[in-house]
Amino acid sequence: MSCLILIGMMGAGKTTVGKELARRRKLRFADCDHEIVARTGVTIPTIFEIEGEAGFRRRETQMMDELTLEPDIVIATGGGVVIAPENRALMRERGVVVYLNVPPQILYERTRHDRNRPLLQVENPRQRIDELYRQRDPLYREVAHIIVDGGRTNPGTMVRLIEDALKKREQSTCRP
Ligand SMILES: Nc1ncnc2c1ncn2[C@@H]1O[C@H](COP(=O)(O)OP(=O)(O)OP(=O)(O)O)[C@@H](O)[C@H]1O
Ligand SMILES: O=C(O)C1=C[C@@H](O)[C@@H](O)[C@H](O)C1
Ligand SMILES: [Mg+2]
Repeated sequence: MSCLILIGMMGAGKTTVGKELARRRKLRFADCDHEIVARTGVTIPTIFEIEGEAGFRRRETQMMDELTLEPDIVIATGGGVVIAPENRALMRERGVVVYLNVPPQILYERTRHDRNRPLLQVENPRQRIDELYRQRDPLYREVAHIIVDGGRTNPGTMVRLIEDALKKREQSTCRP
């Protein structure tokens, strides 16, 4: 099969759910953020400090281009992967894209104590999450083949919802 790609906002659970999904389906798991950190040897906040967001986005596009060529892989993306049109085209073409849709208040509760997300190091992170959600939700929907609405659903149930949706997709005919 082609790669499975999880998209969604910071804190949506892409890394947590992706690892479990890969384990259950016996696929390799890769986290785009972690791969960038491993390659550069520095944290994401440090990349933002030195190269700015634009520098991080270039690295993200390069890494997504590499990861999506691997077969039998689950990829957890960074929350901003959908900003670049070339990333959206590449994901849509090469993978099955799953959008983990989680409401902003829950995203805030999950990310509020984590200093590793530079875009949330602002005076009002709750408002920032609302803004990012408003900008990005249409882009996630545009690129997704499958949308899973999360809310307070636990990671195990999220994995099962994704597997059910994948099964339905695999069973349906006329798929290119
Ligand atoms: N379904 C869930 N229910 C409760 N907590 C969750 C759930 N999914 C993830 N979490 C918790 O929320 C936090 C963020 O999860 P995770 O790092 O998987 O998000 P992410 O989508 O990968 O975020 P980022 O885009 O910043 O990498 C973690 O502490 C994780 O344990
Ligand atoms: O939502 C975003 O733009 C980001 C999310 C994280 O996964 C990292 O990719 C980085 O902190 C940027
Ligand atoms: Mg993650």
